[in-house]
Amino acid sequence: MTNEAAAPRPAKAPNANKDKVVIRGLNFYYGKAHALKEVNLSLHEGQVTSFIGPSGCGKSTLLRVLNRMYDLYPGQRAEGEVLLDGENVLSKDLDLNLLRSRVGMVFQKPTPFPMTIYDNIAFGVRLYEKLPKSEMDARVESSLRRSALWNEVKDKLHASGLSLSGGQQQRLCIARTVAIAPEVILFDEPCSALDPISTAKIEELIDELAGEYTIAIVTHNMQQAARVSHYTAFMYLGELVEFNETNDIFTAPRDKRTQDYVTGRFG
Ligand SMILES: Nc1ncnc2c1ncn2[C@@H]1O[C@H](COP(=O)(O)OP(=O)(O)OP(=O)(O)O)[C@@H](O)[C@H]1O
Repeated sequence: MTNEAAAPRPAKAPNANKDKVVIRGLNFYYGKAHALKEVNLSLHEGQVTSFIGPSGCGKSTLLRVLNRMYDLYPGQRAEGEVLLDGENVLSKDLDLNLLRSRVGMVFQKPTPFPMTIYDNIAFGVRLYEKLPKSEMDARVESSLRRSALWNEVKDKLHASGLSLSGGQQQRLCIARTVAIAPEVILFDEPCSALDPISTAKIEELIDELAGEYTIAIVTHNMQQAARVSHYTAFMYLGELVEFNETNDIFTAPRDKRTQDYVTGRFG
């Protein structure tokens, strides 16, 4: 992989969208280790924001704060504010099930459940809604269509999700996320376990999902960040160094560290 950025696309209607997620004064700790330091940043509604930076800079940690994933682990804690449509998701009173239905997540490795393709999608929907069979069938179909997987699986909906290829499994995981109709989707290095053709499909899909969903993606692939995102955040040692329209981050970075990173001088 080269660190030279592909020609970034211009951000769609920059700043025309409202802030869907506003992060203010965010600090995060793994026990005593201070992993995120005073991060301030907004995710614009319907736009794709990439998080880039060298290994260990806190990209995944930041993503995991947005849906309170860290709550599952004792000793991990966040301080500050993460406002989703104005509501602080770090608040102790927040309904976590509701939060996770509004903020979906797709992981680095495809993680289908050991059940049929159909049930991989229906399972999550059933946690939140009681649908008659015909409506559930329609939901499964529309989610698979939305994830560009329907044509490949429509004749084997009752085969195991694990029988699919890696790229198909990742699209199934995206379908599973989309089926719950979240408002925000977090992608944590969604292509790092995939071949180039599957990667291209996922990138196309992210492009199609933008607009309808607010998307945050962690990626090590600079060209991918340039291709898929409207905004890019560069992180270093737990700090947000620079956040701007993708085009500016790659062609006119303001901070020397960003410049060194995007030109491949370190990382
Ligand atoms: N479970 C954990 N316990 C303790 N420290 C952790 C834990 N997970 C991550 N860290 C530390 O927090 C910091 C940020 O890690 P994080 O995984 O967010 O970085 P990253 O930018 O996503 O890295 P990578 O690109 O390698 O995935 C690192 O110093 C890491 O060692």
